[in-house]
Amino acid sequence: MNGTSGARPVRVGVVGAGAWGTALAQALARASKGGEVLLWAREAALAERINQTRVNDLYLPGATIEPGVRATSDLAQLGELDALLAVVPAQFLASVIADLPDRPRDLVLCAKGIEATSGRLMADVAREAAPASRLAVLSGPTFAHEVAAGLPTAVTLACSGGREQWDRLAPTIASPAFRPYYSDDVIGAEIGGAIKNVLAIACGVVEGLGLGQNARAALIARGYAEMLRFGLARGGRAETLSGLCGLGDLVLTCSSTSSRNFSLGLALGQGMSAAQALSGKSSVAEGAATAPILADLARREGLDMPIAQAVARLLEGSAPARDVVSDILSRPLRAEQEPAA
Ligand SMILES: NC(=O)C1=CN([C@@H]2O[C@H](COP(=O)(O)OP(=O)(O)OC[C@H]3O[C@@H](n4cnc5c(N)ncnc54)[C@H](O)[C@@H]3O)[C@@H](O)[C@H]2O)C=CC1
Ligand SMILES: O=C(CO)COP(=O)(O)O
Repeated sequence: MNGTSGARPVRVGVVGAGAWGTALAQALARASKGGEVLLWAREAALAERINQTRVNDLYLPGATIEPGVRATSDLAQLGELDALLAVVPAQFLASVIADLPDRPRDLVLCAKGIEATSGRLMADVAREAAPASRLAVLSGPTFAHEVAAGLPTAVTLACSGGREQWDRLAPTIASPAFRPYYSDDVIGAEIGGAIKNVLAIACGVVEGLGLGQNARAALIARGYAEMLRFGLARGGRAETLSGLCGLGDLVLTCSSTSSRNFSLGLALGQGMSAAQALSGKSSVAEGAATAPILADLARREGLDMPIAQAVARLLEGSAPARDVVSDILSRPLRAEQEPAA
């Protein structure tokens, strides 16, 4: 049991025991002050080890898992809970959610990506796979190891069900070190998280090529302009993208080797191929799957997104990093601000 919604406690679980799912289970256990949080791991042996050793040695080895977290590899056990946080990588959300019985529940989407095969954002995927669910998006500057250690941060919790859903979810999720902020802009929240991963790869490339801190700051600002362009075209709001789930997370992941996406870019900038940089990794760098589909969507929708296009080109391996950057730098000069619509 966890949190309260009026008189009745909200029973909550986490679907996906990667680094972020595990850290979120920690945050929920702390918010519940003694209640149980069920954590679904795809790997049965991992679920057993988490329960026995209180460590997720595969995805988050540095953290000691709160006593209130119980791991299981049986997804059906989560089927009856009132609220689920979906934390499997974006490319697997549809298949995992489809295995849950469809019934009315709060489903909080925590993956940051676009489905590569369809171009769908996470809420579109979940709407089809779990039509009875009430959807929300949780996103912000949140390195898993810091959240698991109880270090403070703040996130956007965008609720499709407005304040009524927020009133149910916020007490279940919030603690002094994990502060959700209310929004009803689901589209803006999911786009911020998906696009910042692609921009973090670009910033890693700049670092790998040794282009300097000025270049990185310029890239963050121009990357943010691309995030805004895509977000506004999809009906997201500028104030959402300037908040925790957009600019906040962009600044975090574009400036730290703790980011898997930044580290992937760093390797590309240092001359590694994408295949080399990604091979043998059990952890996910979502930007690698999101960049090609984002570039494709932007092209189809007539949106100017040169940084996203450049990351997609680099990942496909058709040109070395230095040439891709040189192409970006020789584009025609333009006004910094978008013309008013
Ligand atoms: N790690 C972090 O600091 C944060 C991650 N996120 C997002 O959370 C999502 C999950 O990332 P992490 O927990 O970091 O993952 P991770 O990289 O730690 O672990 C990979 C996850 O993918 C799962 N997986 C692999 N193959 C699968 C399959 N065929 N079907 C279903 N699941 C499969 C594994 O079981 C594991 O849970 C991503 O969208 C990521 O962008 C968001 C905020 C912070
Ligand atoms: O989303 C994150 C922090 O907010 C984690 O970023 P990476 O997936 O690049 O490690």
